Amino acid sequence: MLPQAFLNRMESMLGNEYPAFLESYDKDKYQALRLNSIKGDTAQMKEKVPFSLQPVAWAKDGFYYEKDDTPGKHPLHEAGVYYIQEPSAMAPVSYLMEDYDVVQKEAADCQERILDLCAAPGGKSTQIAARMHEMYTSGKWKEQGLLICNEIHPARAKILSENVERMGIANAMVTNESPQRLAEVFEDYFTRILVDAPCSGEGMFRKNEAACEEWSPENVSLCAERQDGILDCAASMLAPGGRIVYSTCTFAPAENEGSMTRFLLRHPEFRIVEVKKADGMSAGVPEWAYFREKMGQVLPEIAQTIRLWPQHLNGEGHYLAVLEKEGTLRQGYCRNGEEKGIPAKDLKVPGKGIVEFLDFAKDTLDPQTLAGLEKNGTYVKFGDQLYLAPKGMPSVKGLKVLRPGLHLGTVKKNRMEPSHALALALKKEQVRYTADLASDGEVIRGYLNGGTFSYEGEKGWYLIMADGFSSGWGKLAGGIMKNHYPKGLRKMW
Ligand SMILES: C[S@@+](CC[C@H](N)C(=O)[O-])C[C@H]1O[C@@H](n2cnc3c(N)ncnc32)[C@H](O)[C@@H]1O
Repeated sequence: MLPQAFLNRMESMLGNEYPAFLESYDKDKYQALRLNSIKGDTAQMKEKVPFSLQPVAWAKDGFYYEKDDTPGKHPLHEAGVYYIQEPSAMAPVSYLMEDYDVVQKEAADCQERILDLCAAPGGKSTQIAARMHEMYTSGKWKEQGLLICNEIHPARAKILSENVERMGIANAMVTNESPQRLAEVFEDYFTRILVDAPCSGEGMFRKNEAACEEWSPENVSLCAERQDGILDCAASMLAPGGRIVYSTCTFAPAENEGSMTRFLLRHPEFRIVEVKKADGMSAGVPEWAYFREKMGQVLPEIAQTIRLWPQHLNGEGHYLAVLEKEGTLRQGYCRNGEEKGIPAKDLKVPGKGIVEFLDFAKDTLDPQTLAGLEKNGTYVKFGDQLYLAPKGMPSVKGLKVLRPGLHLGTVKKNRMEPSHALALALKKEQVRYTADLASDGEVIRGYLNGGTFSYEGEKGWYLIMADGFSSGWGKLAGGIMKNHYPKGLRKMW
């Protein structure tokens, strides 16, 4: 049941359009997924996935799937071939990652440093990472760039970290901090920041009953206040000349036009950027900033912000605004300095350095793969866990970090146990041995459930492939492929 106070407010906001808005609650819900360009060519992927896909107008690689399909229960999901995401929720990153003039010109020589401040479960972080990968591999960016995915709640940060792993992302650090704590470390640092703010979730009432039950006018006000604090932190962490995209999944004016108006009045160094709307998107309404109070300074540029209404497009209710900070991009300032990695004197010391990893790489990886990894990263170690932090990565000193970069594996006595993250980040041509399985067969489902299988070949580590997409490790000996799929991820199908 929709709260009456919510309905009353929507009616006074929408006037003649209110009946169409109400009718949208009886329409089918739209389901969508986003193909992951990090894992391969998305045009080919589209042919391989066994679902009928129709494009989402505002998101590259975003597609609607049919309501009877269950892509979350398919081996290609576990291989990170796609991420299931609300179609409207794909819009903010499309605007964050636009090749806008200032960042393009200046950042061509200066590494892109991107922060997703409220990131769990990771829909938008994984979308940002895919766009970064495309910019780098197409040669538009000279460097792969650095992505920091942050989430304040520890349990949600863990899910975020798992999704970063599943999608094969190599250039991301996952942190579990408050925006205030991050702002103490990073000053004028990031080239782009996404603030996908915690909100009252009114736009998701159709899909999320809990949001509907928790709703109250008081909570809307609390959310708006919290958004002010988060946005102030983002403002101080953004480099001059950089871009913030602010987004919510609520209709509440106080959290949308209101949050943006208050922000611009507090931060004259920012302006709203006029961006092209996709078909069906609507303008923000400047006067709504004071919907309840009825008075205050109205900023006409708020009309350049974007509303996504369910009665106008195939998706749930969302809001977004694109903001730029005056100035020119340059190297950002991080109080912690740059990650130095394992000291040179320790690199060749067994147990301390990377000797075990190099042995593993010699037996298992293509030599060019190792060179490619090393070009973009710095080896770092936490206890017996070895990571490759993206080049230019800030030091993680004093920060709660779940993943400082690509997890390479666990160093055991005289050997290396490769990580699941490494498997998901590798492609067929990057390893010596692969076991090629059909994604619709019993063998891959058995593997994802922890089973072994018979296989002929040389002894060693194998990348287990589902229709050509890496899904995890297996170790072959005596014709049996031993299962190295992580226990915590195993599935009963
Ligand atoms: C809208 S959700 C983010 C969804 C995510 N961007 C995605 O696309 O998958 C907002 C997130 O903000 C987090 N959050 C809650 N309170 C916060 C606060 N005070 N500061 C920063 N983030 C907060 C929530 O835990 C939640 O994960």
